[in-house]
Amino acid sequence: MWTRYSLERIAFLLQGLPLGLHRRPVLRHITYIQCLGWRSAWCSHNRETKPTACFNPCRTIKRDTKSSIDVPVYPVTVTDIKQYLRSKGISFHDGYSCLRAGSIFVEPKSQIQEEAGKDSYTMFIDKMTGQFLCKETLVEGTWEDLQDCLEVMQKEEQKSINPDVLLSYSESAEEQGQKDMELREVHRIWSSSVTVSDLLEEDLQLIKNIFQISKLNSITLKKFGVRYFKPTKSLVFPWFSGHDLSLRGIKLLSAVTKDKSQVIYTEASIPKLSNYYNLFGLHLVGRKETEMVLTGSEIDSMAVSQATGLPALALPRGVSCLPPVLLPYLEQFKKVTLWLGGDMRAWEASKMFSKKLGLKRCSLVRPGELHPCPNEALLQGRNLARIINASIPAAHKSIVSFKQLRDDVFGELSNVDQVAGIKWVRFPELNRILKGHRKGELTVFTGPTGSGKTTFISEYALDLSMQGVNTLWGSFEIKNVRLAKIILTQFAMQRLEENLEQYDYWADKFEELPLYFMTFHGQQNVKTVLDTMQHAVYLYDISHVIIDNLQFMMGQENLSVDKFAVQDNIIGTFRKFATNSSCHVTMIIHPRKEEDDKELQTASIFGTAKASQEADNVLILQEKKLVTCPGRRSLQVAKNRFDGDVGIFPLEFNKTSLTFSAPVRSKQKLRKVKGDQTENQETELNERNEKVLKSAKDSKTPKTLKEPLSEKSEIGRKGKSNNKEDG
Ligand SMILES: Nc1ncnc2c1ncn2[C@@H]1O[C@H](COP(=O)(O)OP(=O)(O)OP(=O)(O)O)[C@@H](O)[C@H]1O
Repeated sequence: MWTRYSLERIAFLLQGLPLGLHRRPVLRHITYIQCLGWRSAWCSHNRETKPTACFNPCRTIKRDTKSSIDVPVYPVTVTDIKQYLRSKGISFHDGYSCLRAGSIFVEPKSQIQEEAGKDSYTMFIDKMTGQFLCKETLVEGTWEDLQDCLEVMQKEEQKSINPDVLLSYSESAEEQGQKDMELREVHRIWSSSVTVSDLLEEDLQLIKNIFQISKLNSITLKKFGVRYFKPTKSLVFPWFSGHDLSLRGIKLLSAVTKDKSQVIYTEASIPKLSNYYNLFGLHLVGRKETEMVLTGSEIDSMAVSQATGLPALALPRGVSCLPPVLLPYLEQFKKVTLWLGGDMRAWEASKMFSKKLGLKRCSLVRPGELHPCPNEALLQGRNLARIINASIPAAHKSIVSFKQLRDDVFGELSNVDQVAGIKWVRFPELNRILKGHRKGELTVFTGPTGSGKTTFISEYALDLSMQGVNTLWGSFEIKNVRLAKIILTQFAMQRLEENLEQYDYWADKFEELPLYFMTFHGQQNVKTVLDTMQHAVYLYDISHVIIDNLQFMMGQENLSVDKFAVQDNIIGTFRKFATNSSCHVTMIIHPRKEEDDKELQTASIFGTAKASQEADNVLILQEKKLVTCPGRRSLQVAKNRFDGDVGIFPLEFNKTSLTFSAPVRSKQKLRKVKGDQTENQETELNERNEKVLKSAKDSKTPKTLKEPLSEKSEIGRKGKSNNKEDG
């Protein structure tokens, strides 16, 4: 494990991850010290009962890094929150994503300030989750925590709660030590970085050329506090606290020119990106500003600010997510223009994020040739203010005419490749038939018992998450630890049991993938699973959910009802979820009992025809039991609603790495001549990983030349029939 942010560590981070791969958010939990029995005896379970233990005002604030997802014990609605606040006599203002109330963590304001109304309200309560933030003291916590505090206040007849007494930020010594060490490193890098005004003119020009920011002037760079860190040749973007302007973190952006025409950008941050909650530019925004442009990168924000004079903020993790903890900082704006980039991924993200921000105040810049990302637009000499003025309202009407749709249709026609979705790096054959992985679709996956369905889907989903697809696993059959072990093995492409010294290296990289797991095991109630999925979509912008498998949701339903009807109902619910949440759902369904030697068909999926009718894609893992080749499997695409192409291609199982991805044949033959098999595997692994990383970078870097995934299949083909062929 890395213990300090050395230069090597930064270099590792810079080269280790592509842009857009993000990043486990931190869940902040406030928990009472358990031994007091306070929470369990009173607050969480029965709010009517009095505490059984004497209240000790000391609390621990635990900042856990979690990648597993629980539904809150008491899911709240905005109506619940409002009713509760009213019952406590707390006045509030109904905002876009949050309710605003006077903070209970600061002394009540003077009469004059109270009369200032909502402007003096500094406590923000998320309407979806009840999570709160006091902007004045930076105290934050869950809805349960806020209720606990209010109960205490009422009981003790206090007018406010002193955060220093009640909320001691007593993290473990290790956590505190880690934070202090990070902060020292932030300051060390910051103070050894050079301000733009201290750079020689020719150096500055060179840097501007490398980062393709030649149109950004020194005034803008200085205004945003950008510096240059020579040892890693990186631009340094600061994260200033909106509270007291202290430096909380930094992001380093490096650009490496490969060949002559290819620039690859990498970024790293301290604290690491999963804990980096900076809205770049926030410290420059005045309290009275009501309009703002939200961008996907720091450079884009500066471009907008320079060209239009409008306040511009950059999301810390680009288009990959809008963490709800940032929403309170965006409440003040009556108009938000989302200009997240120049491609379809940015467009999809802006539609998703505008739902969180409140559709009515959002307008979106539609990407296209005339509307590239802001920095590109500046480079091309376009009028950025005009582009922003031409942005379209996010709230759409229930009935539209073609006139309103024509630009959307044009967008789809002119970006065929991007509309087709994200391409798999490990399964070029799947790209050839399915064209890509698209949001909002439902994929049904089946295969014989024990044939490797979970193993295959793990790799299929891993491939996508390595390209920045925020993924949520619902594994009801096998425990999360075992599942994570399988996925990690596939990620490292080797048996880590035999290379334990490499565990930390791979685990560190794996930790950065946007992968989350539901904490369910065994039979589950559909509603609970759906609530969790909704919750995860809101918190982590999940765009791919895997359900392994459907049968685990049927046990709890009323058994007197026809089980096929129950299954149909569940499928219908997931279909609706996929469409409404713009989230791809991959659902494993067991086949009905067939004769062993028969291949499966769409009709072999357990239940009625509902599953295949509702599904956009039907995938079948075909198993042919050959004595000569017992591990041989094929993947059949039996339905593809996107463009109708179906086909089948062989998969070769590698028991060491648990992967199905087809080996690169021509290269393998070449390596066989060389003879060293271990070397071959390593080279292959490196090549694949490089390809994955490159592809993710490509999706974020407009100037990167894209390498087509051109391996042609011998077997898959066009047509709507269900032909089954085997490699
Ligand atoms: N092609 C293969 N050849 C041999 N073994 C395989 C193959 N694919 C997977 N396995 C192994 O078979 C075992 C079962 O795999 P897995 O759990 O993925 O199957 P499944 O189809 O999901 O099972 P179930 O029907 O119980 O849900 C695992 O140990 C896995 O490593």
